[in-house]
Amino acid sequence: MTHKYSVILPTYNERKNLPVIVWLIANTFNENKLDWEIIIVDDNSPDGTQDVAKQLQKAFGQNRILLKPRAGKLGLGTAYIHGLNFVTGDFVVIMDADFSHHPKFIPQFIKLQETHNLDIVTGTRYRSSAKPALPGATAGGVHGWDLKRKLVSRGANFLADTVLSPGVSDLTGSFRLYKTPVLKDIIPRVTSRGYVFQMEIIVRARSLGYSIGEVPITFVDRIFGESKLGGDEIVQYAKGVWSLFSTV
Ligand SMILES: Nc1nc2c(ncn2[C@@H]2O[C@H](COP(=O)(O)OP(=O)(O)O[C@H]3O[C@H](CO)[C@@H](O)[C@H](O)[C@@H]3O)[C@@H](O)[C@H]2O)c(=O)[nH]1
Ligand SMILES: [Mg+2]
Repeated sequence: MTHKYSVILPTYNERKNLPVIVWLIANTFNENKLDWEIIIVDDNSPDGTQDVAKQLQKAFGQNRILLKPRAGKLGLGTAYIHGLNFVTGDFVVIMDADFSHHPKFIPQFIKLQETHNLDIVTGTRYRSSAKPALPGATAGGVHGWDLKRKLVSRGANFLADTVLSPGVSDLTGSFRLYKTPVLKDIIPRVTSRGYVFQMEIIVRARSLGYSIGEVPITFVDRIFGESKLGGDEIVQYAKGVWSLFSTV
């Protein structure tokens, strides 16, 4: 029996990125002879992302590209929750639409998952080899971030790892593969909504006893458009770590 993979792709002003990322994802699954669908959760982007998504539906078919828009910009965390309602696959892949997450890593996620029957496989920028071991996987890293953003990311991971020690090297990244029932079990328990969301998922997954593997990825900063990370998100993150510390 072959599995089906559902990619949740949240978009906000990704008109320029969407066609190529969708094409790359489609190719990756087709070349590996895997069944797939992409669920685009667009928050009424003013740049016309949804028009592009509709074109892609015509090109690839409505069973492959699902457009599940929302009325306005409601944030990344709830975009995943919304997308998850429409998933028909056995596995969910979550990734960004701006090429920070390259689809070429998806087959490695799948291979690691299959080899060890893992519940979650997360991409990591902060390990040089897969965990558990996966022959052929290469070093991860970040490209295109300035020193400040690198320090924020390292600091965020260090803080959460020190306070909560979930044993995962990259807690704030969102490029991951989940067993669908596992994600459906965890998501309702997650209370944060901003950048903390990714970290809280892993911390909760650990406390529920789910198995987590890591595959090194290279994270490349976006070329088109802007990141939505601001000072307020950093404060929210620290608060999130603290509240998890007292509840998990
Ligand atoms: N639907 C929807 N999509 C959104 C929203 N905000 C951002 N997105 C989409 O979510 C993806 C990531 O947004 P970015 O703004 O590019 O995030 P980033 O700063 O590059 O952050 C990335 O790296 C962080 C770790 O360092 C991650 O924590 C974060 O989840 C993301 O992967 C992109 O596809 C973007 O269009 C929103 O409110 N609604
Ligand atoms: Mg980005």
